[in-house]
Amino acid sequence: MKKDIHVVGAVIIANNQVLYAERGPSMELPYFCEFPGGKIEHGETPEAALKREIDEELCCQIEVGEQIEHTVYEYDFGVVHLTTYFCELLQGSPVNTEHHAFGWVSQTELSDLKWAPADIPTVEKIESLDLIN
Ligand SMILES: Nc1nc2c([nH]c(=O)n2[C@H]2C[C@H](O)[C@@H](COP(=O)(O)OP(=O)(O)OP(=O)(O)O)O2)c(=O)[nH]1
Repeated sequence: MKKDIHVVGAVIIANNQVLYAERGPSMELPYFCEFPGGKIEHGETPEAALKREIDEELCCQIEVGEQIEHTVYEYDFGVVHLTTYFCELLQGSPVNTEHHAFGWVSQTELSDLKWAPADIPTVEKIESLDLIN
């Protein structure tokens, strides 16, 4: 049986743009885009995991808001259970410490990126909301 991997992703919106991160060549899902975040550690709440991951990966602090989506996607390496949340930057601006690249896109440009399959429902939901001008 494939292993279950519980992951949280942050949809950080600032100045009407959404932050995306591109995975590196030596990672699983090379060059796919994702929402910054990572695996929930034992005993951690999803919100605490997301704050920790964003602090580690992007060196900034966030407030975690409403849940956007919960997706279960079976990859060849395991079954990812991805929960995404709207997040706001509280302190600092994102610094890329782990990804191949990251950047900001408008709501309408989101679907131009090559998203990890587990992220598609979140992307579609963000696109359908009247979030950003
Ligand atoms: N962070 C993140 N991971 C995602 C997303 N979509 C998606 O399929 N994944 C997958 C990729 C990875 O297989 C897994 C998350 O693992 P990771 O390597 O980013 O997590 P981590 O930072 O805790 O990793 P590590 O400590 O084990 O190195 O979930 C997403 O939007 N964000």
